[in-house]
Amino acid sequence: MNDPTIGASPTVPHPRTAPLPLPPASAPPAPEGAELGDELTDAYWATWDGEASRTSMWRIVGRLPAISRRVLQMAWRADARATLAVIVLQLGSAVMAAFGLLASIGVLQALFAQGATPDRIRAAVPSLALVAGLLMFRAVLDAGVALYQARLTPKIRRIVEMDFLHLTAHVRLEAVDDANWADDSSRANDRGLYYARQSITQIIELASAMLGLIGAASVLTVVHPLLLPLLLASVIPQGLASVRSARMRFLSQVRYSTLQRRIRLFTWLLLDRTAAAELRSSTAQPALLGEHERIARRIEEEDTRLGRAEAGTALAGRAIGGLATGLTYAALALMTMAGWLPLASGGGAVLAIRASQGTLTRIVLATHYVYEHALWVDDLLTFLAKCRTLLPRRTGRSAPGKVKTITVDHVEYTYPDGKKPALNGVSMELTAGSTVAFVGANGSGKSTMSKLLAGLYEPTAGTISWDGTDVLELDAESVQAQVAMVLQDPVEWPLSALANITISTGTITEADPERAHRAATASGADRVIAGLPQQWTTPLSKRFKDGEELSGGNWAKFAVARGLYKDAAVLLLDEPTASMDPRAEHAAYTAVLRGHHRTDRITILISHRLASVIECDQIFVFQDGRIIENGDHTSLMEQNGEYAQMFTLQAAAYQTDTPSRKGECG
Ligand SMILES: Nc1ncnc2c1ncn2[C@@H]1O[C@H](COP(=O)(O)OP(=O)(O)OP(=O)(O)O)[C@@H](O)[C@H]1O
Repeated sequence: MNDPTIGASPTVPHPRTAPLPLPPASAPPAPEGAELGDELTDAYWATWDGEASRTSMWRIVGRLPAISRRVLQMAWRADARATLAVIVLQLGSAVMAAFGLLASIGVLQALFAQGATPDRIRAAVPSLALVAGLLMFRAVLDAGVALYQARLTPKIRRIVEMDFLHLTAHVRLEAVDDANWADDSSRANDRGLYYARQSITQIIELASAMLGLIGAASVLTVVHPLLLPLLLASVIPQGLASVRSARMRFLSQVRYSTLQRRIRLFTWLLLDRTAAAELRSSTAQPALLGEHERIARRIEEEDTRLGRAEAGTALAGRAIGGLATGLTYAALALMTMAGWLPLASGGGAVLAIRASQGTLTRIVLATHYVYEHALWVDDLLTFLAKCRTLLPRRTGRSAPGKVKTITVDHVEYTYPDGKKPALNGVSMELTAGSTVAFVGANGSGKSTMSKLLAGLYEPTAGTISWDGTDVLELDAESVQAQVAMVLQDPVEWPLSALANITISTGTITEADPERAHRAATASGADRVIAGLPQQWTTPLSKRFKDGEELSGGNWAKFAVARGLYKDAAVLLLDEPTASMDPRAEHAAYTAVLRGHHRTDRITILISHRLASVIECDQIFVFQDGRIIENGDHTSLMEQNGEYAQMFTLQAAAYQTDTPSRKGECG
């Protein structure tokens, strides 16, 4: 290398920010004194969190019909026949229950009538037979409800889950970047999906209990109209207690999901294979176990606090309810003694009261569950609705399969939770057939620029145009389809070797054999595949039988092969060879920059190893979200600016005769 600057004493660039103060001697791993869940309350994505627990009970009860309607719509969508069958059978069962009660009163009336005992028993037989018949028929109808319900609930689960996964997998990348996304999606995944399935069961139970009550209440009203308000007074306190505990539980769950996410993170760090070696060599187990225990204790406290509060509320409700029940029976006794009610009707009233009490308790419980589950279903539906607003833009116009020029004009980009712009007025022109490099310090904006070019983010200001068309006029996913990205930390897909290459074109089952072979050969993955027991079809994960684990460098070869297989108009490589050995790196660069070079492709390389960008037609030097220099290697070296300094610094590390480096090792 004839560059005059090589070998000169390298200078480290001066820091551009204010000097960093010393760190504190100790720092809590997470906000220590903060109230549980506080960190969620101000979150952009979670402004509605806990809203339901702050809403009045009447408003929530008022929302129940709408939520029931939504759940029934879900059920209808899942299986209209089963939904209809459940409704009809349920109605039939309730009618049978009401007739059963009437028939039971008929039995009592026959038994308490005047006359000889055998005659009274004989007179009661038809009503007894009717009671038995109705009971059996009701059992058959209830079995039918259970059968159709068993068919319905898994379908609802599948449909809602597919909706959830479809939306979450498609929302714009910046939504996923949002710090609250994980909380919201895990709450929807863990609870919302579960309760969406549960709520149909509870709504059926509520409807059944309500229909039962209407039947029993009609009988009670026939016996004496005063008995109904007395009965209601005995169960309302219990109902209020249930509603109160449901509200407490919901609020607690919102806090819980933050803690659960945090504790899962520590569980994962303690269990995960990829962290295992570093965990041990850092002897970090006690520190992580300590943090795990700290969170576990907070979960334990939250559980205990909630359990205690619920028990207290339930006790108060039942004490008042018991008192009211006693009063109801006393009133019934007085009415019978005063002769307002014949003895047979009094006996019938006790039966009706018992039945109504049981039914009312079911209603209270079912309302409690429907209400609690509805909050979670609402939570899930709100999340899904939000996801729908975050889907990639659709304009009805697709990106072309080829592009001659990409023009980046004064582009700015600030991450949703970013304090300052990650890109601040970047302009460049990229032409088909050229190879371009982005270089610069960590955090200077290179990866952000590449994600904007890949259509994963939209500029906050400025434009990116493809042959004069602003990309915002094109369907976002069609732009993404024309850009192949090889990322810094490629995904190690636990799929077959072949699927690890074809997935870049959106398939894990179909392949173009010739193209796959070419891409594997160019990236160096061919030799890795040749050494696998089942070659192309070997699963690349130890989680599967006969699965194989690859080294970091070999995974990187697959990532490059994926990028090449996509054969897109733009190929973006973000530090693709950092973990490859020198020969593999050389081969990959040769393939990408020369051998496998589609003449109409724009190839963009992000690299900290400046030796690999020498051949690029254009090099853009990033600093603090701006481009401070650009040109080819020779012109940048002549400028003797940032690039030349960085290059010289790296090159010096390879100069064995540099006096300053002599004797540094050992
Ligand atoms: N998902 C994100 N959310 C918020 N800020 C981000 C995100 N990704 C990057 N940033 C910030 O944007 C700025 C630019 O980051 P970027 O990853 O583009 O830099 P880079 O030049 O590629 O760095 P490196 O060389 O370390 O890969 C940095 O300040 C970084 O902290």
